[in-house]
Amino acid sequence: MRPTILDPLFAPITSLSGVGEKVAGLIERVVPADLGGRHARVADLLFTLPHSVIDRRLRPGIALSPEGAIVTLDLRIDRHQPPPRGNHSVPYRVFAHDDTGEISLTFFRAQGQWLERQMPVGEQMVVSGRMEWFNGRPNMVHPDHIAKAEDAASLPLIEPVYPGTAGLSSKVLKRAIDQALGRIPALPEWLDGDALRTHALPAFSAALSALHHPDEPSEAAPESNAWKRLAYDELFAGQIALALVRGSTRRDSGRRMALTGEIAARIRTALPFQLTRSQEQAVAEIDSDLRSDNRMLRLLQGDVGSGKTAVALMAMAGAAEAGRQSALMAPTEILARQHFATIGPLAQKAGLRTAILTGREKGRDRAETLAGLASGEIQLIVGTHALFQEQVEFHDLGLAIVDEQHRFGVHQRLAMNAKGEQPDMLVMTATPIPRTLVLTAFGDMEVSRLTEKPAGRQPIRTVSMPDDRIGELVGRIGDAMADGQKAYWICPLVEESEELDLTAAQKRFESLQKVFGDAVGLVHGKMHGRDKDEAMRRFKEGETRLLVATTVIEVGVDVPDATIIVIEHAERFGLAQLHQLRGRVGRGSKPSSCVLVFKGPLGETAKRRLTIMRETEDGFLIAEEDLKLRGEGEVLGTRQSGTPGFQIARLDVHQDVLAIARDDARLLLSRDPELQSPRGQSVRLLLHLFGREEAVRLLDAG
Ligand SMILES: Nc1ncnc2c1ncn2[C@@H]1O[C@H](COP(=O)(O)OP(=O)(O)OP(=O)(O)O)[C@@H](O)[C@H]1O
Repeated sequence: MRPTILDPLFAPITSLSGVGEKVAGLIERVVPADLGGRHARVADLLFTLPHSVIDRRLRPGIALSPEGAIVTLDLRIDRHQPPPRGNHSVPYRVFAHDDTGEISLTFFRAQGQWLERQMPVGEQMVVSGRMEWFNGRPNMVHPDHIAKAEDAASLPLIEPVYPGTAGLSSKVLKRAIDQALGRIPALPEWLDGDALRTHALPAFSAALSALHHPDEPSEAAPESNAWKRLAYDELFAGQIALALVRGSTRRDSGRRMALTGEIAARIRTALPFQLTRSQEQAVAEIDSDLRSDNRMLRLLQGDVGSGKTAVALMAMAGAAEAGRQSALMAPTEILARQHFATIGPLAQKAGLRTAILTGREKGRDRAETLAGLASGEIQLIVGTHALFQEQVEFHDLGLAIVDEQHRFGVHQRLAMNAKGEQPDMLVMTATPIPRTLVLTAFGDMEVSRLTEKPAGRQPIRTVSMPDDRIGELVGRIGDAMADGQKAYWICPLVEESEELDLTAAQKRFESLQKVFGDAVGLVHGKMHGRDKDEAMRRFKEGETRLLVATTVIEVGVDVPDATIIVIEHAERFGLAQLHQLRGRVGRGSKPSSCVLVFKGPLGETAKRRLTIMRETEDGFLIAEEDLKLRGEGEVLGTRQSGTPGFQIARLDVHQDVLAIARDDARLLLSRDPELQSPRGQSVRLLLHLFGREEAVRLLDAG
């Protein structure tokens, strides 16, 4: 149960004045939290931090204001000059002066009456905006702020700038944030007094006020003590949660499995390839976990195409030898089906009974599967989160494998836990997460890494080209198809709307169909499961040779003989995503290529991303570069992307904070494992605030 003191912060943002459903929808696009379908709450809004500030403190007077500078001026209004009636190309001008000279405030398509009320002639005003010298005359087009002299205090001299989205005015967002700040209740301190003093950290609510209303530009930066304080809170909550989850998973020791090696040997024979050295190593590490009394809690980390699935299958063989069931959970239905298509036949050859369970299995099939799981007849099941449903009961689940791809979260792991008696747990991730991130996202889980690609893989040739050369590109793809090759064509990602994504993909599909006819297929997220499967199957089996897709194919799709991937509007994708997408090719022994089609002009960050993609295929390197580039702050208009899984902490800046938070969490739990002390109780509040309710539930469950 959440303590009632937190209610004001957990109310939906629609409880704030000026925030109706429509505004709420817009705000939800910019809050950093993963809302997972729920409405944003007041706390989410508080954690939406400015990505930069505008410094309006420069007050040189009109005559000394430099071209292009943001200045604040104290003006007396002299006269209004409306445009000739009906002529909208001429602006509305308001003339004003100070001791140093005269300035024109210029408004296009302005409401004259409104301006007259805003700036009555003779009134003393404060105005702030960008100075322009136009034909040698001082001018300010659409000042950002206009206030009467007596209201000058309302004009923010250090103005925070928030991530924006079309349709959401910064005024509306700021008003909502200010109300949210007013709702912070008096909360007890949860951080250790020593830590606060040593690092000069402000209190939680003071930190939020400072970040949203900085007195100095540096106060709103990630390096500031205020930001550090919140990063500390978030990381500390994360570390406590991880430790508790781990404790509960480890509480009873695991159950030892007696492996015979028999089924594993049969799988090896059935596999069409030899395992690589690092696959062998991972299999050995997992085997030794399965054999031991301790419960396995292992992360299998491998770059795109490194062959994690085969390792998972070997682990499942081990569980079967010990007479236990195993389950592999995939994040999407496409992936579950694909895993089943590769793993199923191999497992069956080795004599295992297998099944699949997703939202789509219904009626008799589903009933049979459920019965087979409950009786223990089915030894190996592949599925989606449908595996968590209440009706799903295992006879004896010994091994749960979660293919997490790049979604972080302990929720799935906890849910799988509940399905068995201390099942061993393997989490697979395709994202080459840097070491620091492994620590934060996964705590002290054991890690196995696939460090090499299967033998015979050839490097992927990556090129970039501007979109005015698409015609030429289509010709080249045609040649390649005639030559028997298969290609993906990934369509632009449009941030704001899935609908737009779709139209773009559909349009491209139609235009390519005109050239290549039935050889072109289409797959996108809005398609029905069956149609998606069918599109994937036709491409896999070569009935289509060119597959137009939205990013639904980003994770895990495996069509080893596809050799070309075209990514349209590559400038809109992040590095990690580009790397994942590119990983769809180069999965067989044939040479592959990746064509990054961009629409210029490119910003600095986008340019750098494309260069990195051309220069390296090393996922670890790309992940590190990604963190660095993200650290440099994204452009206005996109969601401010911090470290994945975190709202506030940024590991490029807050590494040291992480280390301290980690030690602090350990120390606290060693003294107060149930969080019962006064400080422990405060820490419970913190866990709620940062979305770690599952940890509190564990405590309550004892
Ligand atoms: N040792 C090996 N030798 C040759 N091919 C292999 C080997 N291991 C796996 N493969 C093949 O490599 C391809 C990629 O394997 P898999 O799908 O397991 O990759 P992955 O690690 O899950 O990558 P992603 O995260 O991109 O899905 C598959 O077609 C698989 O059959």
